[in-house]
Amino acid sequence: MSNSTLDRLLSRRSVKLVGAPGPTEADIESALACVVRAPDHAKLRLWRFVLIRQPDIVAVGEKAISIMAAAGKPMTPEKQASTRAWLADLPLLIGLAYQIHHDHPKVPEIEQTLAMGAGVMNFQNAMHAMGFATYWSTGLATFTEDMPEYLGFDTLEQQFVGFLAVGTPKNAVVPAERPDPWSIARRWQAD
Ligand SMILES: Cc1cc2nc3c(=O)[nH]c(=O)nc-3n(C[C@H](O)[C@H](O)[C@H](O)COP(=O)(O)O)c2cc1C
Repeated sequence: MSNSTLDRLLSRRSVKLVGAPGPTEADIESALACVVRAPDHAKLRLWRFVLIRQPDIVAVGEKAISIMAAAGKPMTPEKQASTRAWLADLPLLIGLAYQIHHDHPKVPEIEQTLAMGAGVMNFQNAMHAMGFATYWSTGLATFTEDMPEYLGFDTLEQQFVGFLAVGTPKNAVVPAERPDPWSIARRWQAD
């Protein structure tokens, strides 16, 4: 059976090395519209995306390098060089966070984390459907207080979960190797 939506979902793979052209504001709005269609228990609307363009993307990279050095976990010179090379041509970087609903009576934080992941996945698939590639990274000093604060997140009320790089693949994209679909499922029946 031919189904173009399914074909798009099946051909998505993450691509780290991307460059121009990046998505337009209209493209981004379409992808954000897909984020707000992710499963959302109790209508928390917890997704918080921060859009970063050049030259601010380069500034984020320099900040990540300095944060890691100050934390006593400096990036090696090679890692610094590869980070700078990765970010230099990137047309769009997105800071990803969700609003934490502390002690919510119906939605424990694990569900909030899952809703965030579902929203980001919808964004990734939407970008793929528009011909762009994405790459979710929790590098760039994600799990520090300094990076989310630098991006304007409130670290007590918002959980930062990394960055999404978005653009056009620099190299030919070959299909990713994937497991047999049935290797991740089993049937269950009551006795
Ligand atoms: C929350 C999250 C964080 C990730 N962080 C990193 C990362 O810091 N570095 C990395 O190499 N891959 C990271 N990945 C994996 C890549 O985004 C990507 O999924 C992986 O390269 C496999 O590609 P695929 O999405 O086509 O299966 C992360 C994935 C997720 C879901």
